[in-house]
Amino acid sequence: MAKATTTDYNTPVQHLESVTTTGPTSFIGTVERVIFNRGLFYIAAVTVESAEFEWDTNTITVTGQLGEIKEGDHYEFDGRVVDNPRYGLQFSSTGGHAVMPKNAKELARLIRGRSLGISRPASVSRQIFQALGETAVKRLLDDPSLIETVPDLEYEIKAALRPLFEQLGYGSSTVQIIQRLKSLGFTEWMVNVIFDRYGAQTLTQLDENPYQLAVDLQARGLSFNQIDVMAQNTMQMASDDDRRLAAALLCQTQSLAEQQGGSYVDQKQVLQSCLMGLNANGQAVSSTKLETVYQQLLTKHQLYYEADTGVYPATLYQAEWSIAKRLKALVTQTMAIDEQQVAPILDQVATEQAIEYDDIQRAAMTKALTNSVMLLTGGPGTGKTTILNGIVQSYLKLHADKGEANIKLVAPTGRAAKQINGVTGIEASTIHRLLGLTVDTDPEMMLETGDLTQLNGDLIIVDEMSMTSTRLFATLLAAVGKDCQLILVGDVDQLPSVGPGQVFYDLLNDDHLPQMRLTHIYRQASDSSIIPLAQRINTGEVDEDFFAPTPANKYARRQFVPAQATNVTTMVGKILQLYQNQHQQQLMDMQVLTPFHAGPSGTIALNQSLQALLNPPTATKPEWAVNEQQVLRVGDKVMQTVNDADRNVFNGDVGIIKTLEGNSVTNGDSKAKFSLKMTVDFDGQEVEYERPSQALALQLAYCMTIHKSQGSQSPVVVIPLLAEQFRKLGQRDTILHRNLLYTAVTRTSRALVMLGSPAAFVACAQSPTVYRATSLGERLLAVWDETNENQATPGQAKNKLSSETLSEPSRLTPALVEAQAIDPLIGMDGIKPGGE
Ligand SMILES: Nc1ncnc2c1ncn2[C@@H]1O[C@H](COP(=O)(O)OP(=O)(O)OP(=O)(O)O)[C@@H](O)[C@H]1O
Repeated sequence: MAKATTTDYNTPVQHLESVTTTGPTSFIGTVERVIFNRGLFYIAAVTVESAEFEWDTNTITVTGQLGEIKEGDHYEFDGRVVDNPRYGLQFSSTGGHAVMPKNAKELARLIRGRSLGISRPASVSRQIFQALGETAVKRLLDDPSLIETVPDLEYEIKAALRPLFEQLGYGSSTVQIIQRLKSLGFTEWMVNVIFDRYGAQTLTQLDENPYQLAVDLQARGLSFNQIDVMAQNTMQMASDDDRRLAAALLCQTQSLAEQQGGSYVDQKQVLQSCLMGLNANGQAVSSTKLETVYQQLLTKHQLYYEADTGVYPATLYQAEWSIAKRLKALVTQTMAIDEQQVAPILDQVATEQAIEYDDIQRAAMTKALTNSVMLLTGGPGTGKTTILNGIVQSYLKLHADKGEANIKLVAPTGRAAKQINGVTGIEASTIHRLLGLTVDTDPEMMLETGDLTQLNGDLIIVDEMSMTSTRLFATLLAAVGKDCQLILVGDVDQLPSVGPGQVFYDLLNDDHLPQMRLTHIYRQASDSSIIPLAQRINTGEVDEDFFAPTPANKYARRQFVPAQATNVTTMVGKILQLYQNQHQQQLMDMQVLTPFHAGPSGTIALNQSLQALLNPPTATKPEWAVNEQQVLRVGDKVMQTVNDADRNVFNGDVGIIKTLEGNSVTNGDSKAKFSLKMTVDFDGQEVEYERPSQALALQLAYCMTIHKSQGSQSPVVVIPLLAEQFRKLGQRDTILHRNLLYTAVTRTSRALVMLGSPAAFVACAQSPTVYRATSLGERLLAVWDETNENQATPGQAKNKLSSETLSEPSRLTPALVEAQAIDPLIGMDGIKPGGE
């Protein structure tokens, strides 16, 4: 073997021509250095000792899901030599296992390599083999406590060796787990998820009840059907096995609750849909058998049923109860600060902030500072953020001894957290981050294991509270100590959380919880017509005239342009181009919002057409074909779709691709390989993407769904809504309700263009918000009733924003817009690009 030393593992090595890629093969070597590790995946430099293929250097870079490997240990790796376009020839491993010492000499080498502080490894190894025989190592791996039986070994040596054998045994079992899961058809990613959940117990769990994997890991993307196919075909489980039926019921209840957004679902629907699914391939599970298993689940409290509501997944049932109980515990604590102390502080803060708070705003701030729990809601521009800041500044003065560290500002999204940080100057984070939940951490697991970061004596302010789901709020409250103060801020008329629940709405309906609704609108400049529009949408008091085509100057900040499915994409494009060319609006300041991903005005179609129009390909502009549907190129507006706290970029953050380098290579196995480096500018913060897998978190963002836009604003918002979306989908079961439109129109901070069919806008605004099937209101009532204090029923009617008559609209035709004869650029007078 020729010597060619290289320690820079990032620089490709020049190999002899005869060294090429191989088919399945293996080699034995010692791990010299772990270059990268995440979960079970490793990249390691390994010294080659004996190989079944020709290799010409001392070391080889091994990549793959290897279980746990240790520098200095001896392994046999299976896999193949591949030509990585960036790093050259490497060993892509399908698995590896530690080569265990077969004699005293090899054991001594292992002990020496581990730096255990054992001064005589050779004689210790000999003693072990003498005492335990030829199979000493195997026996010790099976039962590390056998080390205690080796005579004449000092206590310290035994204490150092026992964990070594425990860890070696664990390492080899990890390899077995990976191999077994792969043989059952799980992808590498699923192997990681499963191992992450069960660790060393994976195979035991799999053999005891494979269906439990679907129950536990449904939220992380493992479906009942995936497990069912494997269990029925590979593990030959009977189709009417109780474990199969139980998992089907648990998974189906959970997924119906997720789809419908409530905390309970209809019992009949659960049972019928389960039966259909269980018998989909000709199986013959009887309804009687299914009902028996269902009863067992109720008895074991894995599901709950209430006659006047329905079936609850246990997590949601328990989460609602736990929210009610913990809030009661918080509310009943006595506060050290009273109104007399607060009044002069508010005056001081008002002077410092140069603002005259109105009576309701002052009352809201006083309530927040003198109560342990306080809920603050209000429509756009009513001063929620201003009051939130006023509360923070007043709290700092009232509690000068505690300081900023005592205030925890949080929001359900990273983007919303950044915004409150900007206003208050105090660090803000996502709720997940505050609690120490990582992206992949299951909040329920954290509740079970008690791993949550505990909060004591803190002031916790949650902004954008309407986006917080039942489970996340229950998790937050589980971490909040009884001596904490909690302030929840949001606009209750916006869309509820993506996950099940409508926590903020339910809490505001409980009169026991101190709360305030801000109604006076401050942002309503004399020329603004967006807030009155939002108010009218909120009450449903709109008709077609209200959305009829309007001339440029009718309303200062909003405009309606008719469009149909056939021309909607062209029209949206032209409107953005007008804003871009005539008012120098940047891509970042214009946002198209739509209800759906699919269809002629869905995000997919619009993003493709807007990219072609606003950032077309050129010979010199680098681009990356992510897949057949999506190309990313320099200059594109993109959105991050996963949270990455380490790099301070969060799901929903929007930016512009600044640089993109890399090359596309087609390898022998005909799969395109790609090396990639990309920089995205997120509002002045540049984030690097160094691998295709990282960049897969990016999506085009010229257009996004209204749901995704929650918690952010843009100077120019364009909303297409077509009549076809109603005819096809039917009004009742869709998401096209007034809170969707209300959320969309309130995303603009300057100008709004609605386009499509007036009838569609009217239908949406007139479709009352469908409240979710939750029981949090009843749970709160029950916990208050328990002490017979102030019995109360949850209020049914929400406070309504006062409405305002809107003036008659008149005409703006597509032809005029297309001919650029009329400027639809409302709200741009005297405005420089980039903001207010
Ligand atoms: N008492 C007040 N006097 C004068 N201006 C005020 C007052 N309260 C709020 N404002 C102003 O009104 C505008 C809107 O306030 P703010 O941004 O706090 O409202 P918001 O409810 O958070 O709105 P949104 O939900 O749309 O973000 C801001 O420019 C703010 O400075």
